[in-house]
Amino acid sequence: MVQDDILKVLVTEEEIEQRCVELAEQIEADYQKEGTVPVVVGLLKGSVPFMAELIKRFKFPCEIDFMKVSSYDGTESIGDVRIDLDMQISAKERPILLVEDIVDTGRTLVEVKKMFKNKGATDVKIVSLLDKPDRREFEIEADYVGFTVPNEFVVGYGLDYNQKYRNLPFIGVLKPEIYE
Ligand SMILES: O=P(O)(O)OC[C@H]1O[C@H](OP(=O)(O)OP(=O)(O)O)[C@H](O)[C@@H]1O
Ligand code: HPA
Ligand SMILES: [Mg+2]
Repeated sequence: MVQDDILKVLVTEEEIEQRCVELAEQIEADYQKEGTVPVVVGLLKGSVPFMAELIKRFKFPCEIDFMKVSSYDGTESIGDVRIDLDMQISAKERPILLVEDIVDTGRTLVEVKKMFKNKGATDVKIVSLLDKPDRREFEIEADYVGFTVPNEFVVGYGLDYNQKYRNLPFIGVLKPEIYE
């Protein structure tokens, strides 16, 4: 069982669900005030479980789309973001709500936000399930954050280690022997 590889649970499924209710209310209030219909864009693959949990609570009109970007080649930065899979809806003159699983060094979101501005998006907001501020190298803050986590490698609820553990329903830290 994948659960057996977990050293400790940092955020439970119930805590994530409850936080999604609060985040959805906050996001809804902001978009209702602006009177705009955002394109909610999930960054694959990590955002999928969080995005599903969040958007089903939105009562305002929105469109959804996905894209996959890489800002690393292995552990080496490729400088810019590379688009592996682009979205279908045009971002031109649209407000964008980016959905992420984690803001770590900040490299991915700095580049993606820049890219959306270049595409002519009118506004780019970010909602991230997790924030790991101790690792930040690039100046960026999400507009909405689920939970702040310590400087540990976390998995679950979309977050992977070598593509595994995304299906765990909670956020946890792996046992050290899994890395060895
Ligand atoms: O703030 P950063 O240092 O840029 O790190 C955060 C990004 O890294 C991970 O993506 P990954 O490339 O592993 O893709 P994945 O979502 O498919 O796991 C994570 O999902 C974020 O997108
Ligand atoms: O802590 C993390 N876990 C999984 N993927 C990640 N990508 C950046 N940080 C992390
Ligand atoms: Mg990953």
